[in-house]
Amino acid sequence: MASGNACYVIGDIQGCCDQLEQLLALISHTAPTAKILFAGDLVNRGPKSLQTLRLVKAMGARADSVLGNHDLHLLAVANGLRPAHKSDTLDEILQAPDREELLDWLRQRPLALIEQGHLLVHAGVFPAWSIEQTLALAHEVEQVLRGPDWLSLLREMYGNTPERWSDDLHGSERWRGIINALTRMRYCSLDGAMDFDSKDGMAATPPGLLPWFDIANRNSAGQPIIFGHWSTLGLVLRPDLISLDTGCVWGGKLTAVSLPGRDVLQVDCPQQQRPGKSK
Ligand SMILES: Nc1ncnc2c1ncn2[C@@H]1O[C@H](COP(=O)(O)OP(=O)(O)OP(=O)(O)OP(=O)(O)OC[C@H]2O[C@@H](n3cnc4c(N)ncnc43)[C@H](O)[C@@H]2O)[C@@H](O)[C@H]1O
Repeated sequence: MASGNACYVIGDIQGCCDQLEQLLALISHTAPTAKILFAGDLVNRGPKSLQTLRLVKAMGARADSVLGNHDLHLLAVANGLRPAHKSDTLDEILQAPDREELLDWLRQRPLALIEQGHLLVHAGVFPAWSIEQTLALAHEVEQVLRGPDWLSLLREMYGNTPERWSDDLHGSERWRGIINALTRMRYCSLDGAMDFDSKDGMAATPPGLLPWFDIANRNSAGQPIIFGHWSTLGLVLRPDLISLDTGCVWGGKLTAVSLPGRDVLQVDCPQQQRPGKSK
């Protein structure tokens, strides 16, 4: 039986609802009342995004998810602000009778949260940011997403600039910098500029770049951060870092890690997308 504050954090599902159900069944065996947190990218590229959204939303107060880049992309596509990509598998959601409830629920999700001393974000934390600043900046964007300017934010969030953080950024540049760090970043230049071209794992780190979490003097260093997004990085368990995207949609695994114990539960996933064919 789970203790009162048992929690499992689950990596990127991307519409692989059957594997999510299998993983939740495994969790129920050992911790039937555990809180469930998701590292974002609930939807897209996999076969059952609609069922995934319905399932996670129906978990109510027992569960929460941070927003991932694919979740934000769904909100933009659903509002006619962006065309769908060839590889998107969002149509079922867009045509669902309950789409507005589901999208509204998704739009209210946080971009960062703290659980048992761990910061949870979808992708990363700008090297210049402390944990406190990360939460405050995530909250700035969450407030916009929940307020009257949310469509402007979604319209203007696409693009790779600014590469570097400055506290002086304002307006859509500021929103984009925050969103890109929290939901898309993998590598940074040694002086802390985000790179969006490199998606391979650490064995193929390009010259002049480092994973964001290995940048020297990172202001959040030493405080545990959990993230997904980086499927080619795979499962990383370090005292200060838990990386949870184990490539479910690419034929890898769906992973859950418990807090505070860090027990790992995994489910094998059939391949839904072929690497390199993602646009
Ligand atoms: N502000 C913003 N600006 C721009 N876009 C925004 C945005 N906000 C939201 N978006 C949206 O974000 C979405 C994704 O953009 P993309 O640019 O298409 O996504 P990605 O980096 O491939 O990210 P993904 O999240 O799928 O990462 P993963 O590690 O699984 O996969 C990464 C790569 O690893 C490869 N890969 C996976 N498994 C592999 C394996 N086993 N072997 C080799 N390669 C593998 C795959 O081919 C894949 O390309 C788009 O819909 C875009 O519109």
